[in-house]
Amino acid sequence: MKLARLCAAAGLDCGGSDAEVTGFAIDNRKVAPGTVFGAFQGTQVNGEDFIPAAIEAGAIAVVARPEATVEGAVHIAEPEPRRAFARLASRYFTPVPEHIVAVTGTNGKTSTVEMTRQIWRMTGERAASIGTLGVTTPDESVSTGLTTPDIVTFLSNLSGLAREGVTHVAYEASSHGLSQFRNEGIPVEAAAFTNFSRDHLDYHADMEDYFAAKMRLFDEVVSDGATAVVWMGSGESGWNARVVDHAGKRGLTVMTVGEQGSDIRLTSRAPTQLGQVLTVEHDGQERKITLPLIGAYQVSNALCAAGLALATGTSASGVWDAVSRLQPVRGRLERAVISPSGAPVYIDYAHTPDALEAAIAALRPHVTGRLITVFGAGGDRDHGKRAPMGEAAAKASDVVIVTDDNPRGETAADIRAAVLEGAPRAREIGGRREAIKAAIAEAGAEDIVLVAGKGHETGQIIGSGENMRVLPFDDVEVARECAAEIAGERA
Ligand SMILES: CC(=O)N[C@H]1[C@@H](OP(=O)(O)OP(=O)(O)OC[C@H]2O[C@@H](n3ccc(=O)[nH]c3=O)[C@H](O)[C@@H]2O)O[C@H](CO)[C@@H](O)[C@@H]1O[C@H](C)C(=O)N[C@@H](C)C(=O)N[C@H](CCC(=O)O)C(=O)O
Ligand SMILES: Nc1ncnc2c1ncn2[C@@H]1O[C@H](COP(=O)(O)OP(=O)(O)OP(=O)(O)O)[C@@H](O)[C@H]1O
Ligand SMILES: N[C@H](CCC[C@H](N)C(=O)O)C(=O)O
Ligand SMILES: [Mg+2]
Repeated sequence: MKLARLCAAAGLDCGGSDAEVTGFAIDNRKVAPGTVFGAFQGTQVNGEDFIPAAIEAGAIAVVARPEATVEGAVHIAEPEPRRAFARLASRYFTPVPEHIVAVTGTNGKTSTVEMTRQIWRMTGERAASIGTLGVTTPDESVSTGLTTPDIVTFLSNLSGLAREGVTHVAYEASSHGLSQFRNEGIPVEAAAFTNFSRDHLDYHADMEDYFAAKMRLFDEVVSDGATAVVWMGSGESGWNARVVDHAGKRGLTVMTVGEQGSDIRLTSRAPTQLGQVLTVEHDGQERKITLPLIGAYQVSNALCAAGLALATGTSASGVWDAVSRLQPVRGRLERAVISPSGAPVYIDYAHTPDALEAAIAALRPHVTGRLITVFGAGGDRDHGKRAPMGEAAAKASDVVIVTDDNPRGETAADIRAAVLEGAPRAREIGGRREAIKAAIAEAGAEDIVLVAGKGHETGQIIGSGENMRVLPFDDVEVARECAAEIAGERA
């Protein structure tokens, strides 16, 4: 495809160059002859420093700020080069699946995109999801390493999925992804907002800045006339109402969901041993739905997923039938094993104060004895969330064990100390395996063990930069191994 044609379609100036475009890259090491290179200022390095190397490798055009120096290739000069690059690349990676929806919010994105994909699949569509768990298609699941992949990976995946016949895609729009324009230029038919609470304040200046990043989804990314599915629970903070305002100002169709929702209203929720029975009002009809998952938080995600599927034209009967057949999401309240004494051990991905509170609240109705919570906080991430995570765990658990969770470039003991500030009576066991084993060994028949923070992850990240190592570590497997060891030791 000719550069001039792509530029014209994207409304960009490339001086009428008739060079042939063969691909796009944001990393000079991935440039081949005919590539358009995006040179962006990053958090670690300035991508503009790699422009000469990119041109040397065959880049025919560079999208960069006007003040950048580009010699030997077309300079597509834009004050916001990431946005312009996305616009241009999205004209190249076509076609994309017909129905694309996005999910944002602090917690619940992965669960919601997974459930949306499941609902579509159960109603006969060829569906995929893109997010923390990778790119999941009807045939396979492949990790991208990020929740919202970089723009080139994202767009090339979308067009690849369309070529495979996938018609429906749900993707996670993380705040990093939104602020770095990693998902742009494609028609997004609907977007959901789950909830908003503290996270990522190492990257965003404050909560307003973090919220503004998320609002780009509704203000700019979704298509004109798209549907905004907004969770409206019983005790919502003001953030969700502000999302409704953003959507209204943009002229979107607003669908509110939850106890205070007006489009999908949750009127009752009764936990059972293996799930919960919901009463939901939708389109003038009251329905009783058996959700085969535990936890109030999964109800929010399931109903947001239902809203997204409805917004893409899936029939109401198909959607509600599918909700009653949803499968658990990997690492989200996943029951790994029953301890030798009979205590269930759950693995959950809670890594914010709000998520820990939600995960503990999910298990509380099922505990007759003690709730034993094992968790830690990630290194090189928001320091300010650590003590509040400690507080959230201490407030609602009977026993708390603070351990390690991806210390990355930090000293693990310092991270634990910061968490312990919020949970002074908690026990401290650095090694995650030892901590899990201690919790399982201590649990009695009436107790429940919650191991939070790593969910589906399969490694413990230690060190950073050149010294980074990922040691194999899967909470589900480790919990099973520990339970077997304890059983063996007791035999
Ligand atoms: C803070 C952050 O979001 N960083 C991501 C971002 O980096 P950046 O733009 O700051 O890049 P940089 O490393 O400073 O480099 C600047 C530019 O130079 C280019 N470069 C760099 C080196 C080189 O030799 N040649 C070259 O061309 C880079 O490709 C980049 O375009 O873009 C990079 C390329 O896509 C990502 O790999 C990188 O993710 C890092 C590894 C990361 O850990 N990100 C996490 C925090 C993240 O994005 N998480 C979110 C949310 C998680 C959640 O809660 O779900 C996610 O969506 O996953
Ligand atoms: N609707 C919700 N409300 C509150 N907490 C939730 C909700 N959904 C999930 N959680 C909590 O957050 C954890 C992560 O859930 P999930 O992976 O679906 O979120 P996410 O937004 O994709 O997270 P990430 O930002 O890491 O990608 C869960 O394991 C659970 O503890
Ligand atoms: N995507 C999130 C997940 C964090 C999970 C937790 N295990 C950690 O390492 O902090 C992040 O990168 O902040
Ligand atoms: Mg996620």
